[in-house]
Amino acid sequence: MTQFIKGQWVAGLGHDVTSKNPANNEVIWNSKTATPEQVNIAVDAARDAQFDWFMLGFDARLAIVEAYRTQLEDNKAEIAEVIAQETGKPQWETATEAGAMIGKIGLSVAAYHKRTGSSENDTPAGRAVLRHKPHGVVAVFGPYNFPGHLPNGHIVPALLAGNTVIFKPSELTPKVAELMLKLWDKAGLPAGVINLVQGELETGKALAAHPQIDGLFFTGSSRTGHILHQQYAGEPGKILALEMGGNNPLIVKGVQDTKAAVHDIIQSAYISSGQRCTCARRLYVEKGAQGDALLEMLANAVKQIKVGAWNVQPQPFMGSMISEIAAKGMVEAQRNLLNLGGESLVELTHLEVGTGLVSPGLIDVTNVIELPDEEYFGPLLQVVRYSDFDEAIKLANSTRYGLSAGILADSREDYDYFLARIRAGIVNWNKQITGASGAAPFGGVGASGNHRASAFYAADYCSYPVASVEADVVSLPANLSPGLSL
Ligand SMILES: NC(=O)C1=CN([C@@H]2O[C@H](COP(=O)(O)OP(=O)(O)OC[C@H]3O[C@@H](n4cnc5c(N)ncnc54)[C@H](O)[C@@H]3O)[C@@H](O)[C@H]2O)C=CC1
Ligand SMILES: O=C(O)CCC(=O)N[C@@H](CCC(=O)O)C(=O)O
Repeated sequence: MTQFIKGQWVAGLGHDVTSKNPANNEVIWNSKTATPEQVNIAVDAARDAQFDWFMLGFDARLAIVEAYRTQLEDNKAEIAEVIAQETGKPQWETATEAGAMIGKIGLSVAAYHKRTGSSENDTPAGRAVLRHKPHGVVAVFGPYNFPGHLPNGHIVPALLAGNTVIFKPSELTPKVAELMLKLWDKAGLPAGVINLVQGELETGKALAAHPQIDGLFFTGSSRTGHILHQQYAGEPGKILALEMGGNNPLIVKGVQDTKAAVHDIIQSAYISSGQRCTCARRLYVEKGAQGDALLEMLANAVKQIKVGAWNVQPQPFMGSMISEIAAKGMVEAQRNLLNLGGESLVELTHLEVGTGLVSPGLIDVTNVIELPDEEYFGPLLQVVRYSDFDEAIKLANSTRYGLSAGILADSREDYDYFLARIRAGIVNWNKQITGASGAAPFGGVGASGNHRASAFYAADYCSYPVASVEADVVSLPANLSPGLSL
């Protein structure tokens, strides 16, 4: 029983699917997908439940969301373990993901009030009241890299605002989604308020195309996000929030502490085995002796990064990638860059057949004439040597994406110059470019998003404003408009 529809666990009626631990290929979950007919039932259930959920009022909804937080706290170790098993991420990292899921509740409550609260003002024309209302029934699509935290970042604010939800997780992480729904169920959410449909493309397409959906909140690849954007063309009444990938640049300029710079580069490029949308993909290093020294130290440090299964001790820095297919994709990406004229500084290798384990790679692509503007979603950092700062910024901006960007530079002036010119939704100075705060908006420009930033601003796309002018009784104005007599 792996679909959660109308408050009941039911079996999928589609085809068989499995989820495997990518570090050893062991099957950890199997089931059948939800059919389009089951998606219809889930959407109907969400529709039936929506008005009553909204009418419960914020405080009653909050009480249930807080009960969910208690469930998350009580089951934190299990959540971290299941995420680790299913994604291959090391336990230290999945513990932080479970922690972020818990932290999301308080942040979403604060954001609800700050971004979408209500207000009243007396004006000569009457009492001006601002309120926010939920869109209605929304679909949430999640990615595999943060299978708990990122869908949670749509679901919690959506429910707080009074929407009901149909959640379609990544087909690579169904077990995490199932656990999340069990916790919502235990928290006492009324039937139909959240529904889970598991499956692949067929399930996703049926949900995204459903005419009874009022909105779709998506975190995933730019390719899928673009398909959804086209699908929603001509549907201005539906809210579409797209959080997509990036091809993120990091510039190094005039840094005294080379070791600290190397640390920030590694945390930016290789955390989560490079499977974060915010990861640095392109590193710009000044030509000359200082740049040479930095690259030498970086290459040595990259070679020493510990890679291993999620549960080995001592814990590795990098776990497995999500699948063997993803690992082979990174080997292929590296081969393409080498064919285009790249020079390997540290080779990325597939460590074990049948698994997603790869070693981190570093490649100098300075001599590649046309660097593909692709998001290689794994631990492969491309290095470009530059001669002057303007050139570095121009190259950094040579992307259709615009998610995150950073500069490591001891000069505030350099940072200000960079900040004014770089085009990205997250711009950091002397800090890694991964690990964004949920207390800030999170989203990118260009092919990285559609200007519906998530995290603290998720509240914005979960409701619409209703402006009212109100008076307690009908009354004549002091002065009638010219030409009127009553
Ligand atoms: N900007 C952001 O906040 C973040 C973006 N990402 C991006 O996500 C990607 C990795 O996640 P993936 O799971 O591979 O993304 P994906 O795009 O393959 O899948 C995301 C979701 O969309 C569904 N889906 C795929 N094709 C569909 C279609 N045609 N119609 C309807 N649903 C469809 C999938 O089943 C899954 O639930 C990377 O590109 C990464 O940069 C990941 C995390 C955060
Ligand atoms: O949504 C939030 O609370 C903040 C966004 C966030 O956690 N971002 C992470 C993960 C992004 C990704 O999936 O790649 C980050 O910035 O590293």
